[in-house]
Amino acid sequence: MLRIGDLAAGYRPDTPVLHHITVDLAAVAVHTVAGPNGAGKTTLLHTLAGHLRPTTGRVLLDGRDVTGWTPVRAARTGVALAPQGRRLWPSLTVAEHLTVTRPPVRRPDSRTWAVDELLEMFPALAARLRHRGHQLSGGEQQMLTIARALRTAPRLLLCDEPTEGLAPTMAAHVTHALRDLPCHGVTVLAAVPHARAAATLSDTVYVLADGRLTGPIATSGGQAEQALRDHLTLVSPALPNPGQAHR
Ligand SMILES: Nc1ncnc2c1ncn2[C@@H]1O[C@H](COP(=O)(O)OP(=O)(O)OP(=O)(O)O)[C@@H](O)[C@H]1O
Repeated sequence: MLRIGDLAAGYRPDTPVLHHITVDLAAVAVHTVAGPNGAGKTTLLHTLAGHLRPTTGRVLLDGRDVTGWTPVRAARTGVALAPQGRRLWPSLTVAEHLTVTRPPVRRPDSRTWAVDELLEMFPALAARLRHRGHQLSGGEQQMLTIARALRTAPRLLLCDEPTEGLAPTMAAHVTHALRDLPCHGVTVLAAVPHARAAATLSDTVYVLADGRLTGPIATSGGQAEQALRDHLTLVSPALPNPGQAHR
């Protein structure tokens, strides 16, 4: 589905952020990339969405070379981004977000999403159709961000930290919706800050640390947490040594 070969990218030619990223995501599934702050997760997703041009390497989507495409061309080919920070349009209501975003005319192979289907997926939005983005809770904003991205009929949905900071019920709802997308032919690539977040979305995780990708690693059994332990700020704190607890 998505093949990345020896990809490097960054914001300045002399300081690459991503190094030799090579991965083959063959299955239509939810795939996760976990890494600490600054590891390069957003940079990777932005490069795949066409917001950043790779300095070397190739990106193939269903066998088609999409390396260095513009965001508009990437979107027309079936790549959508649900960005970190959501980037909702401040002057538009929920209903307007969903109606101004439309699928490309010529892509008969993609699953399209009617507004009603998206409101069924996220009923919380149905009660908020006339509200603007800033009037929504964090969870509702995240739902709208994903719904807006789905309106472009993606085959690949890139989600940057989709459940971070959400109330548990909202996070569970977003997770459920994302896990269901492969049934509709949509592959999800989600960037998450730690292995536990990855485990709610997928059985395996790729670990991104210092711009280098390893994996896939099973999310169960603690291997992924171990792989990240040196880099993460958000893993569970170590349990106190019982002998030291009451000193
Ligand atoms: N627009 C930018 N210009 C220059 N450097 C940037 C820019 N955006 C990110 N960086 C740098 O690129 C590196 C990777 O950042 P990136 O945001 O991709 O990491 P991340 O894993 O998504 O972290 P976070 O979870 O904090 O967003 C960091 O060193 C960051 O400072």
